[in-house]
Amino acid sequence: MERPHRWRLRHHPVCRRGKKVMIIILDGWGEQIPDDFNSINVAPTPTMDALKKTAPDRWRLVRAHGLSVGLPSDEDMGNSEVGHNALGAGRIFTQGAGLVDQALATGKLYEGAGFKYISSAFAQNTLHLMGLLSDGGVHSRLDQLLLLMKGCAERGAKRIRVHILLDGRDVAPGSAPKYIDILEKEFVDIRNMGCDACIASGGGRMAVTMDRYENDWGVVKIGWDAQVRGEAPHKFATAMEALKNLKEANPKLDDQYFPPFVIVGPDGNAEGPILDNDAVVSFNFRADRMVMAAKAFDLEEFDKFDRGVMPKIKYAGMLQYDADIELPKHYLVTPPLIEKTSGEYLVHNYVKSWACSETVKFGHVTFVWNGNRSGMFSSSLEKYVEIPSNKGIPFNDNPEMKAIAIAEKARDALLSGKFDHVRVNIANGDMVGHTGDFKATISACEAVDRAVKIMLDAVEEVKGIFLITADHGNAEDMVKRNAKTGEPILNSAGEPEVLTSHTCNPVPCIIGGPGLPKGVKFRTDLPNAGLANVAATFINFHGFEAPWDYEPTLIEYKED
Ligand SMILES: O=C(O)[C@H](O)COP(=O)(O)O
Ligand SMILES: [Mn+2]
Ligand SMILES: [Mn+2]
Repeated sequence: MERPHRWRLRHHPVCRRGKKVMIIILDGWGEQIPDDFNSINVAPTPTMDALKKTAPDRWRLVRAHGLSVGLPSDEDMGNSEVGHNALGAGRIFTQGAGLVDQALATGKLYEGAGFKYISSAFAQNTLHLMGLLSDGGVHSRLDQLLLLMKGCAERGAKRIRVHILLDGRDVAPGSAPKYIDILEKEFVDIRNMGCDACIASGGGRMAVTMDRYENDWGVVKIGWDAQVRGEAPHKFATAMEALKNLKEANPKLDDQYFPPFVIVGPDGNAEGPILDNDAVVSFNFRADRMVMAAKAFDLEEFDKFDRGVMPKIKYAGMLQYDADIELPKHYLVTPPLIEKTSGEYLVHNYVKSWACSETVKFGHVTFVWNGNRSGMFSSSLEKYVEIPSNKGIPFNDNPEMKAIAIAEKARDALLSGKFDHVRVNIANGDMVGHTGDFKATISACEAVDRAVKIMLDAVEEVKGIFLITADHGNAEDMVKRNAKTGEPILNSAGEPEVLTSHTCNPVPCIIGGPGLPKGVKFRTDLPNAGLANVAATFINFHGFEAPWDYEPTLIEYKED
C-alpha cells in the first residue's frame, strides 16, 4: 500500500534544528592512487589532506558512477547531470541514456507523438540529426544515433543529413576519425535501404553549438550558421578531409575545439542546409548543453542572435530538455521524472537555502540539483547566485576560475546568518581536468583547496556543519591506464596518453564542523553507498529524519 505523502519531516533524534550547514560539491574530484598523474595528489592541498586524516569516522568514499547514479552499467563513468540529480534527489533514477536504450530496444520510440511529428517530413523532405558524435555516454551515444538512423530509414526517411559535433572530452582526444568512420560505414547500409545519407556539417563541441547556461551564445550561433544556413569559414568534401586539413593547419587543435565546417558537393553547394518543412532532431539525451540550441530551433520568439530567415521546421529533442518550460515541445523519449527533491523538502520545512556556482556549473547546483527543474521552489526561502565565468579564455589559461569568488560569497552568505543551507559547486577540478593540461589541473586543485579553506573557516565561525563531496572523478586521473595493472598507457612517443574525460573512481564524502553533534560518525554498514545517500545525510544535519523513500543516511550516532 502506498504511504500518504507528507512534506513535513520528523525531527532527528540527535541533530538539532537551526544549525548552519555548508554543502561543498567539488566538481570532478575523485579518489585514485596517489601517483604522479593524479593532479590532486601532486597539488598542494593542505586543507583536503587534513580532512582525510579523519577517516573512517568523518571521511569516506562514495560511488559516483554506473548503476549508483542510474546509468546503464558500471562501465559508465559518472557525470555532472546524473551526479547532481542523485545528490539533490536522494534517490537513483534511470537516466536519459538508459531510457533511450529502452525506447529503442522496445521500439516505443517509434510509437510516440514525437516520432510521428518528425516522420511526417520523411517522404518529401530531409531529416537532420544533430548532436555529439562519440560513445562517451554522457550527452549522447553513437550506437543510439546509428539505431535511430536505421529506424528512421526503415520507416520511410528518404534523405538524412547528420550534423556532427566532435567530442574528445568524454572520450580520447583525437578519437573523432574513429567515430566518423563508423558513421560513414553505416551510411552505406542506409543508402542500400534507399535513403540518401551523409554528414552535412561539423565542429568541436566546445566551439560549436554545445555551450551551456548561456555562457556564450556565439557558440550556438556559429553552429546555427553551419547547420541551418550551410555557412562556415571552412568547406570540405568530406568530414575526414575536414579533420585532416584543419589538423594540418593547426596540429595542436583538439577535437573539442575544432572550428565549424560545412560539407559541400562537387558544385560547391552545402550538402545539407536546413530548409522549410525539414525535420530536425538533436540526438543528445542530456539537456544542459542542448538547451540553448533547442531554444534557437524551437522558440518562435528568440532574440539571442539573428537566426536570419527562420525555416519552418519540425524540431524534436531526443528527450525533452526542460519539462517546466516544455523545451522542446516535441521529443522522442520522455525524460526521468525526478520529484520530491531535497530542495523542495527543505522549503517545506522552512530551511532557508542559498546556492551558488559560476556560470559553467550554475545550473548543476540549482536546476539539476532540483531534479531538472527551472526556477526556485520558494523565492522567500531560497536564493541562487551565479558568478559569471570567464569568457573566451581556455580554462587551462586561468585554472583558478572563480573558485575564490564563489568561496567568498558562500562565506558571506553563511556569516550573514540569513541562510541555514549554503551550497556551492566549485568547478575547477572538472573544467580544467577536461583540457587534459596536467600543470593547469594541478593549479586548479590548489585553488579548490584554498576555496575550501575559506568556506570551512566560515563554518567554524558560525559553529556549523559541513559536508564536502564531488559529483564524479576527473582531476585525480590525467592518463589512460591499463585496466589490469593500473599503469599509464604510453603512446608511440613513449608518453602517457592524456585522459580528458571523467573517471569511474569513487569520490570522497567528508563531514565535520563544530556543529556536528559529538558521537555522530559515518556508519560502517553501507560500504557501497553512493551519491544518492548524501541527501539523507545533510537533511539529518538540518535536524530532520530523511523522507522514508530516500537512500539511507551515511551517519549514525554512537555515544563514546
Ligand atoms: O559537458 C561536459 O563538459 C562533459 O561532457 C561532462 O562534464 P560534466 O558532466 O562535469 O558537465
Ligand atoms: Mn561534474
Ligand atoms: Mn565534466
